[in-house]
Amino acid sequence: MLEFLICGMSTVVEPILTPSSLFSVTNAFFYLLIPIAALWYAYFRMCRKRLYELAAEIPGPKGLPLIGNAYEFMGDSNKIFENIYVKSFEYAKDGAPAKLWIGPRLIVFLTDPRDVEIILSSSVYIDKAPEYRFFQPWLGNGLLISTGETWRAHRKLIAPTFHLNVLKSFMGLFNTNSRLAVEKMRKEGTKAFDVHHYMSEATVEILLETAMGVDKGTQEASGFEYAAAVMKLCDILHLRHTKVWMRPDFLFNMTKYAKEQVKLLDFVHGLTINVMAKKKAAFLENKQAALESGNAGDKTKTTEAAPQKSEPATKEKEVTDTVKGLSFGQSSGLKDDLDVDEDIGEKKRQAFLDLLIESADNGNVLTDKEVREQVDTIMFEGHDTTAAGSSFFLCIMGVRPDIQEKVVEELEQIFGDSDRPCTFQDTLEMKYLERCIMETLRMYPPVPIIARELQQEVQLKSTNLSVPAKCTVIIGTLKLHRNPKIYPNPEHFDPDNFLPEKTSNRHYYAFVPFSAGPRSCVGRKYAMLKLKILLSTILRNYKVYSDIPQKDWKLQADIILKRSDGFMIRLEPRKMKPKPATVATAN
Ligand code: HEM
Repeated sequence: MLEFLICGMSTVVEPILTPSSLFSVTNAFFYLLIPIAALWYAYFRMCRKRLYELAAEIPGPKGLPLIGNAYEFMGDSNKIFENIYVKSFEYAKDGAPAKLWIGPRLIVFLTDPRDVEIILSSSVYIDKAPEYRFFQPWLGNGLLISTGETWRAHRKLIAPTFHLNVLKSFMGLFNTNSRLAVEKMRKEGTKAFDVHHYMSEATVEILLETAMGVDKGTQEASGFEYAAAVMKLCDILHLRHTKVWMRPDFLFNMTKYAKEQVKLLDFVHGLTINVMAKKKAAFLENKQAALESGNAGDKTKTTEAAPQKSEPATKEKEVTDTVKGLSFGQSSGLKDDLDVDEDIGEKKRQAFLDLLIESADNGNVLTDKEVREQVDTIMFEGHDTTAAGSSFFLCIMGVRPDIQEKVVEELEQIFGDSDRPCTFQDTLEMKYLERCIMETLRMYPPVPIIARELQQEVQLKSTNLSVPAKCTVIIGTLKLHRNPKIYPNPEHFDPDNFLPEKTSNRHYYAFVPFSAGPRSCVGRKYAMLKLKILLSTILRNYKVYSDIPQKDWKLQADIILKRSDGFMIRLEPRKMKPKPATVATAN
């Protein structure tokens, strides 16, 4: 720029461009730049005066100028986890709020259920934190990151596709795919292996066949390849969350990670585009056939969620029971859009992608791009979370044979030595297994943090502190779930934490693995049902062992909580005992 200036003006101003005058032009430039920068900084601080005042009251480690506490995020993902988790105990004792600075960004951690309730139950604080923008190239404006009217409209459309009546129609597919996972694991014999690989593959394939309604065999990429690409994408996003210099797009785009991200996105989007194309072709074919037969109304509907053959006819009463059963001990009176059990009518009782394709058919409700973004969102949220949850569960069973034995006793009471598929009614009887799943989600919540951006100041309930507008609020589920005031002996795995008498006396927002309130997880009932079928099928077939004690597990700070040392287990084929003559409960 300076050279251009010099060359361009050379004939006119030649006499003044001696080396010493050049020096003075440069000097003048910097003399101007420094005051401008200082003025801008003063203005920036002034605008954020209130933020700094309120932040000063919140406990937290002292940061360095410019980078704040970004240095805490150095090292590998396990080191980062240890840094943040251990530090959080120094500052956020027994649920007190704590703060961190990442560069100029203020991050406030909330772990008291009363404060968590203020944020999660609100229909005002629904904006996702700016950190979610790194998901944009992948998930676009999908349900996870969208906000405002777009989010509201899409949530209203999508939530009914995870209604219990739809989920019941997936029973056969849940069973078949769970048995397939059991068969695939057989090749490991009795040696130790990382079970997360199998859980990711199974959860991707189950999603493809249920929510997406396509045959997994028709996909070019395997479920495992898709899951592996998603994991690498998450690693890159996580780098951008934790390394302050990777945050600006122009710097990130100069790194090798940007190129890697483009390749991974091509692959991941390739699968979703392929799924959509197949589904759309089937929809159009049906529509054409319906038009030809002059009966468009009935035939344009794609796979309606009708109960499958393996499932005995369900009575109305069961539906009500299951709403309770799969709502993970939710206190009565607290309902969200997934608990609404009104007569939703035939039309709405469609699986996820069927409904979206139909909605996009005339372009009024959704565009094709929006459908793809929702498919990408469900494919990600629906598989990685349950893969982590089921892997943690199996590792726990491996280190706690006493608990595993009780789960198996319950399964023997339900199934005996029969290898019949699991019915919907069976899942209602798996009370102890359900408690073990919930205790796993307490100790190892697959989504360890939920982040929102506040548009207005919030007065907390647990203290007299306020959280300023324009900061990132983080609900630390992992820390909240291990608060000794709420869970005595929180590092001990105890399914009895979820006995009805315990849950009814606990603050509802003290257990939020699926978040809660208007932005709660839309797939939580799907997840609980799938986990019960997958995990019971595995335990009916194998004894699980794990050689690494729970206290030595290395957790990794990531978008989805995982073990950085892998989910190593060993299996031994199991013979179930015949069903006892009198049915007792395992509680
Ligand atoms: C154990 C399994 C699961 C856990 C622990 C879990 C947890 C969560 C959490 C904590 C959130 C809130 C995230 C946030 O606000 O940042 C969420 C949102 C979401 N989850 Fe799940 N999830 C699970 C399974 C599923 C499944 C199976 C699906 C779909 C099939 C799904 C779809 C979604 C979607 C679409 C959202 C965004 C909802 C919205 O913002 O309106 N999740 N999940």
